[in-house]
Amino acid sequence: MTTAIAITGACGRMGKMLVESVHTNKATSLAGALEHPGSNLIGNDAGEIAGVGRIGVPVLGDLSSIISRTEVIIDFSTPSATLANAQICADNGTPIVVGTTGFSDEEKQQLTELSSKIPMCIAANYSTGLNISLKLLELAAKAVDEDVDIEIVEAHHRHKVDAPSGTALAMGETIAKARNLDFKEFALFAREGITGARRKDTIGFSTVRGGDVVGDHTVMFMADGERLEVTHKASNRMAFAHGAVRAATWLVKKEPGVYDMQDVLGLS
Ligand SMILES: NC(=O)C1=CN([C@@H]2O[C@H](COP(=O)(O)OP(=O)(O)OC[C@H]3O[C@@H](n4cnc5c(N)ncnc54)[C@H](OP(=O)(O)O)[C@@H]3O)[C@@H](O)[C@H]2O)C=CC1
Ligand SMILES: O=C(O)C1=N[C@H](C(=O)O)C[C@H](O)C1
Repeated sequence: MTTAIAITGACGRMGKMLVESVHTNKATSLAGALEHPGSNLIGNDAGEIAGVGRIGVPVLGDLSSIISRTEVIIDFSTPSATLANAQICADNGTPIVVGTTGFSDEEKQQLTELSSKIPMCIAANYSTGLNISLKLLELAAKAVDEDVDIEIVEAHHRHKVDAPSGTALAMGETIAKARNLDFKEFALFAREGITGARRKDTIGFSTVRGGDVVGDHTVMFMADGERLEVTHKASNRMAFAHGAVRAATWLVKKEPGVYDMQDVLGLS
């Protein structure tokens, strides 16, 4: 038996990778491919759009029309689309894997409220390497000197619409938690002009956007006399897609609640 997965945002950069990953994985089958109802790609074959040839799955504009034959949804789209799709999943008891980033605090709250009805996996980054790096960051954040300076630098392609990346924020939150700091108080997202000397315990963020960079993240722990850097570089979106599909097959057996990729990988 294969796990029947539907992909929302199926014609996007990640959606195409997810269609390919689900289609080529022997343990999964593509139950549906969704775009927003106004998309001019509705009716096209999802496999042809993903570049894997005709697979007989048309791109549709209404998730409700295929949800009854779907065991789990994978959604990498936009915050408002993900929230609407998660509501449909909650109404139908269908688990959802969320890859979308850029949610406001209020949107995050609305999303997690729906998890009382369905299993939901939410992660800013589904790659295995990045999730291992979160464990390394936790270790480093606890072990380095109290007065170390911590900076996070991320780079992404020119089309990315949210900043800092969800992954950079997750890295900062992991570090703040390990050092018993309030992330909202100590995160510093911009510097310009006469900023004054660096404030102790700040976690600084720098954002680079350009070209076709898939996703680079570096965390620097800077002390007097030495610097530790933890870097992850994604060179192909398939690293995220395979991780999300793995999360989907894991999630279908779970109770309602919020999970993340650390849970899927047994790292939590
Ligand atoms: N967690 C992770 O591992 C990763 C997360 N991401 C995140 O995933 C998200 C998508 O990234 P990416 O693929 O690059 O972005 P794209 O813009 O390429 O893809 C988003 C897709 O969603 C579609 N869409 C918009 N509204 C709806 C809707 N209501 N229903 C269905 N589809 C809709 C868009 O259509 P249209 O273009 O016509 O509006 C588009 O095809 C981002 O938030 C990104 O940060 C990305 C990579 C990895
Ligand atoms: O938009 C992207 O491309 C990516 N988004 C995610 C994020 O915001 O962290 C993950 C990955 O870095 C690629």
